[in-house]
Amino acid sequence: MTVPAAHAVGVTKLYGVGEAAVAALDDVDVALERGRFTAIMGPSGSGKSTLLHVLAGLDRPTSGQVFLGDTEITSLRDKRLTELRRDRIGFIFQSFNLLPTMTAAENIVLPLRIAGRRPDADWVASIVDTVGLGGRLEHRPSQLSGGQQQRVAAARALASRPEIVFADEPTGALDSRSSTELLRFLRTAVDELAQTVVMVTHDPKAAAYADRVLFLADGRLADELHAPSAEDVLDHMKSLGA
Ligand SMILES: Nc1ncnc2c1ncn2[C@@H]1O[C@H](COP(=O)(O)OP(=O)(O)OP(=O)(O)O)[C@@H](O)[C@H]1O
Repeated sequence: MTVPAAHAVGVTKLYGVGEAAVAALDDVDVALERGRFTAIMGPSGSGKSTLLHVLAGLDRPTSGQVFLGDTEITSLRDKRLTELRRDRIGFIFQSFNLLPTMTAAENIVLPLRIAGRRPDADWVASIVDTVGLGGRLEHRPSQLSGGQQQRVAAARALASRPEIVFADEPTGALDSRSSTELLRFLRTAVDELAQTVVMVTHDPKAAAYADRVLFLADGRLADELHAPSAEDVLDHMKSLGA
């Protein structure tokens, strides 16, 4: 059996102590296969962001284990975890988090430069080509639309050819046309560039771009759908009381 890009075993995350404790995640087991696009959905407060953060090594579970490939990341010291995130994981956030003083091109390769790695020029060129930023690479973020800025952020997430890309509500701040462009890019990154993408979203239309949609309810994995339509996702959300 091939090793999943990431997996969680018996992961629980508690916030607070004693009677006031909230289980944001309650004994979750999940495996994220390589070369697939997975969406995580669920009602507000169901644990989506917590699951993404724990899988991505941005947050530690209270108990259970998280693996990136073969590496058990829950027991890593902070410094190693920071290096692992930098070297092996790509991130896309709702707010684009670009550096305003740098051009799009400089933003895209910045994490690689910080890591002291030389960008693979052919790979970066193929990403820039796929994301459709050709004429705007010398622009600064303030000279770009929100959709263009998020595509720069997506290109940055993929520039290091990460083992997995985690996207936390990447279309949350975008209009519907820009959302579609970003989602098409993520879909192409999976289909043509063999990338692995995991995305938290509230939007059934966004989730319908994924191969697999996981539904969380009260910190547990409630269900999943494979290659669903937006209507399927919406129906499922309603059945979960979202
Ligand atoms: N830092 C924190 N301290 C205390 N409780 C927290 C913290 N972060 C999350 N929680 C709680 O954990 C539960 C899950 O939160 P989480 O943000 O993962 O849900 P979500 O599904 O991403 O929600 P939303 O869709 O509203 O973003 C919620 O009950 C939330 O209030």
